[in-house]
Amino acid sequence: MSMALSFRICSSPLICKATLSNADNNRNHHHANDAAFIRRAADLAEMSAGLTSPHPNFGCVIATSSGKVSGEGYLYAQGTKPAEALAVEAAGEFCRGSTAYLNMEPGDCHGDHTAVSALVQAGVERVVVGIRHPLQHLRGSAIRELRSHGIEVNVLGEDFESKVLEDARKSCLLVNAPLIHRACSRVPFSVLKYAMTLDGKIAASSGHAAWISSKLSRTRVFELRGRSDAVIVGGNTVRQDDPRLTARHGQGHTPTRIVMSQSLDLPEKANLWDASEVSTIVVTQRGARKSFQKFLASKCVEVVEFDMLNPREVMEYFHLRGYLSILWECGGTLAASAISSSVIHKVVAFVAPKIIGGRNAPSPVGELGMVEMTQALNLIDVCYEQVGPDMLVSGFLQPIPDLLPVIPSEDATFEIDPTVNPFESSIIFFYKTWDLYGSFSNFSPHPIRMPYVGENDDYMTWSSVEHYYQANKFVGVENPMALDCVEKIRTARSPEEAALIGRKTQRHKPELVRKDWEDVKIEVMYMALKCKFSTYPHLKSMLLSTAGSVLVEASPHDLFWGGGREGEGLNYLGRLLMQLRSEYMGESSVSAENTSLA
Ligand SMILES: NC(=O)C1=CN([C@@H]2O[C@H](COP(=O)(O)OP(=O)(O)OC[C@H]3O[C@@H](n4cnc5c(N)ncnc54)[C@H](OP(=O)(O)O)[C@@H]3O)[C@@H](O)[C@H]2O)C=CC1
Ligand SMILES: Nc1c(N[C@@H]2O[C@H](COP(=O)(O)O)[C@@H](O)[C@H]2O)[nH]c(=O)[nH]c1=O
Repeated sequence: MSMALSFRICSSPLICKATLSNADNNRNHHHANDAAFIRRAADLAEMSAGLTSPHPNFGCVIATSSGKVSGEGYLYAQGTKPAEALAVEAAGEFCRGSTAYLNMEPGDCHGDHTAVSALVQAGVERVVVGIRHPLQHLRGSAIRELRSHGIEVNVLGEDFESKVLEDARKSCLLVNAPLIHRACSRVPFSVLKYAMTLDGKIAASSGHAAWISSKLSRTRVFELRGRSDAVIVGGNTVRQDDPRLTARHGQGHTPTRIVMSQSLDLPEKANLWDASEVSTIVVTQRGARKSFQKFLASKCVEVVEFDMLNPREVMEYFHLRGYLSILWECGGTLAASAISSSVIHKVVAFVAPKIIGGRNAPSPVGELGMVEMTQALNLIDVCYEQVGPDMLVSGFLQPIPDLLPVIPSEDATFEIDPTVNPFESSIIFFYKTWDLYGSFSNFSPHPIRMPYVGENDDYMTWSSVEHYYQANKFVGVENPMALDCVEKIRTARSPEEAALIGRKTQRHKPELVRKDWEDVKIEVMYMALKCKFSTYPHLKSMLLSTAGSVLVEASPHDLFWGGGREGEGLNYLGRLLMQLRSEYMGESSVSAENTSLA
């Protein structure tokens, strides 16, 4: 069940301002202040949209008791300092007795408590939270911890309500809509974007479409791409437009490009096959044009086959791969199919003051099978904005789920069913870094200092276990290209990038892979894991806390390191972690024995 994000109107009857008591006036004043600061926290969080994925967007404002802002901060990118720590640093001594405003409850998925500790140690007196963390395993823990330190914590919509606060809470839901969707559904948050003429065409009847919207509007599209994990088009748009689908506004990240094509009847020469800067994934029907699949692979374009190629299956697949937000830039054929499959959540339409006409000129949404206007889909929370000469109309086809009633807090879950303990399980699955036990993933942002295997003196920092593991595939090979590859992996901006370089090079240039790789890879991984868990004591404690449980890396694709979709994988990563855990447990029992003997 989800609830439309319509504003809740205060149930009290109209009260003449003159009759408000002092207490009412005071409360209204506080609410207005709280609302303004929470909105500011949401605005700050918004500043890094697209950069923090897969982590949420966090903003924090510290205000003194007289209502002055003394410090602000936002999570700049995944793995950087939390917003709360930055705001506390900026506010300095003004933190004591202040109120901290957070658009969202901090999520402590790596067990290091940095955000909460920063607020506690700085002497913050009160914390106002826009929304609780949407992920069940993180929901409520930071709030509980803050309260346990005697800090007053108010959550909008739970502790107090008013129109102005509801408005502020809504801005917090909007800024992290993709993560909220992740918490509630099995598909990523999807935005359908198109540019159309005033007479409702997305191209001339010839198919020519460059350009309908103005340059300013197209720059806005680059920004939209920069906030998305992937941009998707249909085969026809590739054939017709030869798009690049890159974010070219000079900042932010560049999304993966996805092409949906049943026939794979696609041109050999296309901008999307240049995967040197951004990767492209083609999703297709199982068995389609094998020769073309080979050709794409030679261009480093990944091909994923589906038994049933339809938008829902494709979105469920990308959800599993960790994608949070998708921008659909397809034509009307695929757009209609996506809307019919209920995978589109928001529509962003640029309307240009131009008329092109043409009976056969395509329109933004193809056949939906509706026959009466009463069947039309109504957008909610519609916004209108002029962008240069164009009008930008956006709105939601499906409301952002309101987590208040949908996902009970952990406390509430216990109240409903005291026998339910979400943390009790004999199998612990981990996969994505933001999930519970996500720190067990090789992609977790925990740098390690390790030498190349076989060379003991040359220690260097690797941004993650994945960086180290992938680089080791090419270590010791006497070929300058192998050395170059190691360096590229070592300096890759993210574990995902490191994995991409490592896997692609292994596939396309097998001569660069060290001869003993298959024999040593488990040892390489074990050494890296040992280094990671020994470097970070809270990770070691987290690993020890899983004693008695089977650890499984829930990767649906990796059948060697992961457990596979239905347990068919060998789960070597889970096994190595369990081995490490028993090694640590052995150590602690030996040291306990020694202490008792002493
Ligand atoms: N102004 C704008 O904002 C935009 C304009 N355009 C214009 O639109 C025109 C292309 O529109 P259109 O033909 O609708 O192109 P689409 O981008 O919708 O591509 C349709 C193709 O998508 C593939 N597809 C795969 N699975 C499905 C599915 N389940 N349902 C539907 N399609 C699927 C098929 O490719 P295959 O045939 O390979 O199997 C199908 O032919 C061009 O003229 C282009 O310039 C396009 C995008 C945006
Ligand atoms: N024609 C049209 C759009 N078309 C979309 O943009 C894609 C081209 O992107 P790129 O190659 O990166 O510039 C194209 O394939 C289609 O998806 N978009 C707009 O904002 N306005 C326009 O007028």
